[in-house]
Amino acid sequence: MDSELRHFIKNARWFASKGRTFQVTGVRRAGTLPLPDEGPGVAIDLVEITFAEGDSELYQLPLAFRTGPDDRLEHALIGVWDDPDFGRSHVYDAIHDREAMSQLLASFADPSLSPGALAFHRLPGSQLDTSAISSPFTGEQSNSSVAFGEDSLLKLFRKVTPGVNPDVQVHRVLTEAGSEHVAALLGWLEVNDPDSQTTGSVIQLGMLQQFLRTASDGWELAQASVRNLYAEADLHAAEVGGDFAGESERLGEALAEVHEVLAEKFPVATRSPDEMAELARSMRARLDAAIEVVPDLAEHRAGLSAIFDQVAGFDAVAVQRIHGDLHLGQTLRTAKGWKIVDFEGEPARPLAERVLPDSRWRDVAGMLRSFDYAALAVARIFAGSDGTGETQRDYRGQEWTLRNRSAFLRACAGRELSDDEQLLLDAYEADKAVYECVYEVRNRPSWLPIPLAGIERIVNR
Ligand SMILES: Nc1ncnc2c1ncn2[C@@H]1O[C@H](COP(=O)(O)OP(=O)(O)O)[C@@H](O)[C@H]1O
Ligand SMILES: O=P(O)(O)O[C@H]1O[C@H](CO)[C@@H](O[C@H]2O[C@H](CO)[C@@H](O)[C@H](O)[C@H]2O)[C@H](O)[C@H]1O
Repeated sequence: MDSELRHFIKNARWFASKGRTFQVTGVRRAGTLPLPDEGPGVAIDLVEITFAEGDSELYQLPLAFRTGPDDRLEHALIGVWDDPDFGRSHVYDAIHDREAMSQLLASFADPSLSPGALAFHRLPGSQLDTSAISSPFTGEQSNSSVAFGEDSLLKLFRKVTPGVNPDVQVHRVLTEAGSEHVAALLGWLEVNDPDSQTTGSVIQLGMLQQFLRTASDGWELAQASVRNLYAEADLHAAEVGGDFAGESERLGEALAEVHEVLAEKFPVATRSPDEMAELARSMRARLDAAIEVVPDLAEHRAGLSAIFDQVAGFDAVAVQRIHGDLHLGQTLRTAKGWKIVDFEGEPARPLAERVLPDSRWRDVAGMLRSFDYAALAVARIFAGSDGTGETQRDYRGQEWTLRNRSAFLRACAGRELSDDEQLLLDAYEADKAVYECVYEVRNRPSWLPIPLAGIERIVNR
């Protein structure tokens, strides 16, 4: 069983530590769902893996146990083994098994159906259609999301950590505050860590939220706008039909509103000069670690360090709960306006760090980087296809980026930035671009030139 689990985890899109050697060192059962009259047995297992270097990670595996093979689920088979609860079984990744997912939805609809270790919670006021058919999302995801019909979406966290999950926590607070800019939280699933001696050591496993079925992904919309611009030979970004600046402005307003609510509902603080010096140190440390992974960054070490050093002496910088990993792919445009998703913070950071108060400028910087990415990602496609007119496209791409960055920044700041604010924003942007270099090398090496070009621009500003 361990070798099947190891193979499955190693090849999963959501496996956070790709390329590292590990063994399965523990499997603990978080809980089972009540056995139905028909359909598979369902359990949630927590699999501990330990790396050659000695550190470990914990992954959630929702499993469906069937007495024989099911052809429709061939792509989701993890292995065949003897299970203590279900006997000899064909074991499948449950997110692909409609009957298994339907059992999970039924438990959300009526938490009293599952009196075992798995605790299903619902926020008041929502109805669930338990006959809704599940469809798993595909694509680049850190977790696994499954839509139920047209109404709800279940996100099961894959790499889990004891304690409150920031995505559940922030969605709950924003939903209860009536924010228009998130998909409403409907419920969540948690378990008392079966391995913990401490009662109350909870692990949050998933969240059920409103499914924004007709929404368009902000990253796709921005790229479509850039494609339109490139298709019009002689027009400026402001003149083409697909101009995005109005959307960027509305996105800035949405972020400002979300930040306001987060500042009301979570603790706020002010960073002292010593804490700012610590921030500058941590940015330099992240750069040094990144140079080990991305040697191309070394030539910008001095330029980037100079930017980080500037924030060391700042006084009284306001910090609060923020999104932590904001980019266009975390935004959805609905008929009623922009929604922001995925409040888990940067997946590579330890959980304890991700929930600490930070400056709003970190989120703003993330989005500014994303405008740069959109223009350069589309330019890559053109450059690969014909190689002509690259200079002109580069110029116009930068024009698009500047126009949308300014529209977004104006709207979310609501005023001109002071010189110090601009320096702080530059430092956060540089820090994000350093993070992106490592992210790209690990996940999409051919995209590395995008954050590297961003860094070149930031240090030469
Ligand atoms: N409530 C929702 N309704 C519709 N689509 C959503 C919703 N929340 C997220 N998505 C889509 O699912 C994708 C993955 O969601 P995200 O929360 O970023 O998951 P992950 O943590 O796995 O990266 C997003 O890019 C977005 O397009
Ligand atoms: O969405 P995640 O929480 O998994 O975020 C990670 O993956 C993102 C890519 O999917 C990555 O974002 C980078 O690429 C985006 C385009 O694909 C771009 O819009 C972002 O600006 C850029 O940072 C993100 O950094 C990473 O944490």
